Amino acid sequence: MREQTLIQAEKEKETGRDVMVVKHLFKSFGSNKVLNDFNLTLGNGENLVVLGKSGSGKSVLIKCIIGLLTPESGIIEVLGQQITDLDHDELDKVRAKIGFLFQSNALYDSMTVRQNLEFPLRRHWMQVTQQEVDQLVQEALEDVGLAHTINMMPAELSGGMRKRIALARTLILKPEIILYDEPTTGLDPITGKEIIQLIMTIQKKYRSSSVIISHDMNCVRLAADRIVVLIDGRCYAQGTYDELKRNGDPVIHQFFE
Ligand SMILES: Nc1ncnc2c1ncn2[C@@H]1O[C@H](COP(=O)(O)OP(=O)(O)OP(=O)(O)O)[C@@H](O)[C@H]1O
Repeated sequence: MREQTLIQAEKEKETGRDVMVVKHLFKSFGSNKVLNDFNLTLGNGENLVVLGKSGSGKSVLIKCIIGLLTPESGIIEVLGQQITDLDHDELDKVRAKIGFLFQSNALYDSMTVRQNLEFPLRRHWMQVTQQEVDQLVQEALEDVGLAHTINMMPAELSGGMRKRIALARTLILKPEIILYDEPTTGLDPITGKEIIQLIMTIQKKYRSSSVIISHDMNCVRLAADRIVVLIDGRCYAQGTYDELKRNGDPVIHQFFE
């Protein structure tokens, strides 16, 4: 099962095709049209930042991508599968290939670091042995430089360390796509920069693709291969950091002030 996933990932890396395509996405709550013909593509190995003001619909977009919200219409294709067509079990399989780093980290406070990391493995990889679990936990913790915290509780860790543990838990299933929800929110600028650098290093190691939602321009500058600007529910503009920074449109410019 895991081998099949890895083979499929390798093939997609070779062909260089988009790993995610969002087309004509509409999602509203009553009269509030949050996503209004939104389009996006994520290339293989690409770091795509979705930039938008607070309340612009970034979290709604992510929730539609992982199937937590159902759009009114539109296409969301992830790793070649149209996710709105999938039943519960099929969706669960696709979700196992998508890592999600929550803004709040979503660590279980009553579990040790080790138990937090074991949790997704036991849920998604039923056949995994204890020896494999131990190895994977060790590797994920080493990836984020926190192997020594394995028996600690989340409450004993700093904000930056909790973010790293949450990242390790996201990585442990070797996701092909990682969605980051405001990864630097709540961190001081130095720790935020360290987290972004860590994300970039890990991204290279696992050759995953990522969507990062953020309005922290330091994070955007460091992480983005390409930026999509979400305004009024649509992709208002896209380009590299430098291209958008040079853009004369005052609506775009306000993000760079
Ligand atoms: N479950 C819901 N029911 C009703 N309205 C919702 C729901 N979820 C989101 N919204 C509305 O959708 C809009 C976009 O919200 P969203 O959380 O996606 O914004 P955001 O861009 O992620 O903001 P922030 O940067 O502050 O996290 C808001 O107007 C919000 O009130």
